Amino acid sequence: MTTEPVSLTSPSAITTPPLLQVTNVETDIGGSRILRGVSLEVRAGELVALMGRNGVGKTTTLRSITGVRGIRAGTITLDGKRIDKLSIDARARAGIGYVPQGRDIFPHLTIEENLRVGLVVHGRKGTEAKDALERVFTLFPVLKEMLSRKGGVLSGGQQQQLAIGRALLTKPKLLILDEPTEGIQPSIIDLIGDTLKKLKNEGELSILLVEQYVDFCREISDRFYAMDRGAVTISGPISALTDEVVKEHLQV
Ligand SMILES: Nc1ncnc2c1ncn2[C@@H]1O[C@H](COP(=O)(O)OP(=O)(O)OP(=O)(O)O)[C@@H](O)[C@H]1O
Repeated sequence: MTTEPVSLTSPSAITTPPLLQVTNVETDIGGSRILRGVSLEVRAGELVALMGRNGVGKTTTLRSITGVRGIRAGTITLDGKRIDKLSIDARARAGIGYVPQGRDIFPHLTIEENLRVGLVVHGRKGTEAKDALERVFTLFPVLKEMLSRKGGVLSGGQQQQLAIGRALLTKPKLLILDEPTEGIQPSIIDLIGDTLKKLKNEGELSILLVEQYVDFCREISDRFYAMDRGAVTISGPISALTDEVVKEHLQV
């Protein structure tokens, strides 16, 4: 039996068309149905948190959007165009930037080399590449200070800044992050939260993040979705993420 997800948003509040629209997506892993009809959207200029207990399908949802996992049913559109049959690279070129859980930094490449991987997506060179790099260094000065340091020797917080910087260099319209605060010290969590808010407020970027740290989501998000057993069970403006909702939908 499927139950209708609870929406705490009144339809009249929705004005801008969605940048990302995920509709009834089903994804299997090794013969098991992991996503059972996930629907969610991110509108232009929004920062949306996807929440839920361990193992409910949050990472699988992100991987289905980025193309790391193929879907068996449903549709995914970016800017109104279907992307669910495109390769990972084509989705990146279409405007999806991805910072996976665990960050996926190349440990044997330097910070500079790791960042240059991000520039390759659009073949950015010369002044354009230099300006884009300078912009990342303004957001995360530690990356400039440590340019020749190998990715593998960086702290978790430095790696997270590098992974976000690299994703920004792919010129995303939608930045997708999987648990950006995981294993990171509080001062760097604050820096990452402030940076995401700043990027969103500059108006060129929308953000979808999976996150278990409720206060971080309350601090930076506009809206939330909570999943359970492969589907969205409740969604609404972040102000509706009350302690009661957290207790019922997110706490173990
Ligand atoms: N490679 C895999 N092989 C088999 N099962 C998998 C694989 N990846 C995920 N799963 C299963 O799919 C389900 C959803 O996993 P997913 O990682 O999407 O959840 P999640 O909500 O992101 O959880 P977490 O917060 O623990 O990362 C889990 O039951 C998990 O065991």
